[in-house]
Amino acid sequence: MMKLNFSKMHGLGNDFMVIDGVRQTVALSNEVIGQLGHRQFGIGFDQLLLVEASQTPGIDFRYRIFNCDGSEVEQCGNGSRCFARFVFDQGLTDKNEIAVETAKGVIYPRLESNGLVTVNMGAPRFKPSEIPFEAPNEAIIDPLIVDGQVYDISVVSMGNPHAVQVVDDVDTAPVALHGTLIENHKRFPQKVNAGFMQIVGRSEIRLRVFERAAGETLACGTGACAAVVAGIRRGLLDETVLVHTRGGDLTISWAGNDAPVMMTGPAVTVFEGSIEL
Ligand SMILES: N[C@@H](CCC[C@H](N)C(=O)O)C(=O)O
Repeated sequence: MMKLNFSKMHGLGNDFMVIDGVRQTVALSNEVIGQLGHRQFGIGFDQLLLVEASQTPGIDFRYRIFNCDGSEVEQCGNGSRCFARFVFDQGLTDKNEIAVETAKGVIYPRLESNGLVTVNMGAPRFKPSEIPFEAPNEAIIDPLIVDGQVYDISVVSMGNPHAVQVVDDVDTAPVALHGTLIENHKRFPQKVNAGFMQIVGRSEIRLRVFERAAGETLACGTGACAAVVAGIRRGLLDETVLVHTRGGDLTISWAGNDAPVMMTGPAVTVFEGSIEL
């Protein structure tokens, strides 16, 4: 038997089991993570976040992310704010700003004096091979056939893949039906997170995201970054945008091209616990 200490955290209702893999030996199979993620038979979470030591000079930690079905993924925006709050509150670092290695590059979270966390999420990527997405060329808008109809999507990688579309009203958008069809669309060989964005004004959107392997969550940080980047590239949004999700608000900024996407929002600890496995 192994006793594992963890924290339950959330960023705008996107919830996480966060585990210190620096001071504890953690050996969890994808199957066990899937069992822990179950809402009725397990602890229940959208993603499990694992904090590990980094072997790279100048980098403070390694950040690994697993969806609730146990699959490991490349990036999680709301999780990155919780990660920074966790390592500071648990005494794993005394730094307000840290460098964190992920499967797809380094991100830089910073604890703000007002309690929010700002993360430099790195530059977005658009090449079809970087999503990955089956398309002959990079484009700002790609037509995608879903349920027999053509929808205009923008594909963006924030480390993980996103397909964003503009809708008139997020409240009536077919998020569950089209979300699962887009997630599993054959043009996305590693599946995709499907974003539904309503433009409120040039600096304000409403957003719902049907997440790969997790279904619709109350908020998706990388989804918010991808939506704002897509909106800016389509000429619909200015550089800094307030993003309303069902779980609350994020502020996202992007200066274009190779500039990093900056995300600011809350990170909350709900409780600490331990489990025998
Ligand atoms: N909730 C996340 C994204 C988590 C990973 C995603 N489901 C994927 O499979 O890529 C966020 O806040 O970014």
